[in-house]
Amino acid sequence: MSALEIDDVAVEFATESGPVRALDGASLTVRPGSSVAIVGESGSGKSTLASLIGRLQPGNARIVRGSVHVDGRDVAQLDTRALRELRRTMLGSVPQDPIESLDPTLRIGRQLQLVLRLAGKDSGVPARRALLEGVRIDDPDRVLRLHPHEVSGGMAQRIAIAIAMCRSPRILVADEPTAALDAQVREDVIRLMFEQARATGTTIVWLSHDLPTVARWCDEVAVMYAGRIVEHGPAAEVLGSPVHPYTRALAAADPTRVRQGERLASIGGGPPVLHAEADGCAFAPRCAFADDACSAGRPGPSTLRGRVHLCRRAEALERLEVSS
Ligand SMILES: Nc1ncnc2c1ncn2[C@@H]1O[C@H](COP(=O)(O)OP(=O)(O)OP(=O)(O)O)[C@@H](O)[C@H]1O
Repeated sequence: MSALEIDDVAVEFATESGPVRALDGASLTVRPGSSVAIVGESGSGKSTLASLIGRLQPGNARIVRGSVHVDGRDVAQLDTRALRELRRTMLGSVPQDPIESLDPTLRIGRQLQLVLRLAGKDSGVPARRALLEGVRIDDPDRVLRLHPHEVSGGMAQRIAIAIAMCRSPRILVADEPTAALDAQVREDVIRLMFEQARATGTTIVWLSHDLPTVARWCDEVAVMYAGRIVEHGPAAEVLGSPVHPYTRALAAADPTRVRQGERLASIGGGPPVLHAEADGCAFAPRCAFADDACSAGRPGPSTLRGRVHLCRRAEALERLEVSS
């Protein structure tokens, strides 16, 4: 059974200027214990997709069609109690800004006590200390006494990982958790997150703009554009040798213009904001390889070189490359 199965989901946000279609038929399957990064320019729908995993989408979102299954359970069908149980026992999250996510009025030790108690675990001082040692904090007794504003960004991220992993969640959703950290601290935090997840068999869903790090750490990458996953497959292969023209453009921007940890530069123009289902390939207006048919019909999923993609011209492009 898949850890996560997102099937043809369309989501619209109600706004004053009409509906914004953040997801336009997004599909993604994630194997238990694997790690998948979701990448794509700002506004491509990554956060909206991730929010569906715990049915945490904003109040103005409407699921137009499709389904989301976590560990075989249809999230839309869960009653309030079952949903709370799913969030408490199955899901963990590492936020973008961990300091903001901690209670500023409580010492770290007290917050860990509450988290351990909520998880039904021993919440005494040795258990709190062990939680911090587990994320390689060398002086846990000092850190337990600090308030959130007294810890560094890297330290706060380690604490956030400790909190998220304390219940050994089946799925850890990490929303660009290391963007604000410097290179060495970022690498340490990522290593820690992956080591902890490996030890507990936790599936990682990681929203990122950092392609080199994704290629190094993740099993798979799902590339989003205009609310759809346009290419999904093994991370190093997809980013090293892309099939979809959008992934090609992202990856081409990568070594020269995108340094590790930096946000992706957009590629000539910007991604569209959809208000209804896209008629054809949403990338066609920016695509150097598109022909008239690309804008006319919605591309369906195809498989090429071990990945699923949404480009009707992908095979022709490969043939062109071989013959040139
Ligand atoms: N609550 C909301 N109300 C209205 N529109 C929204 C809301 N949340 C997101 N959107 C719109 O939905 C689209 C997808 O946004 P989303 O935040 O999912 O993209 P993203 O890829 O996560 O972007 P980023 O990398 O900047 O976080 C965008 O056009 C965004 O403006």
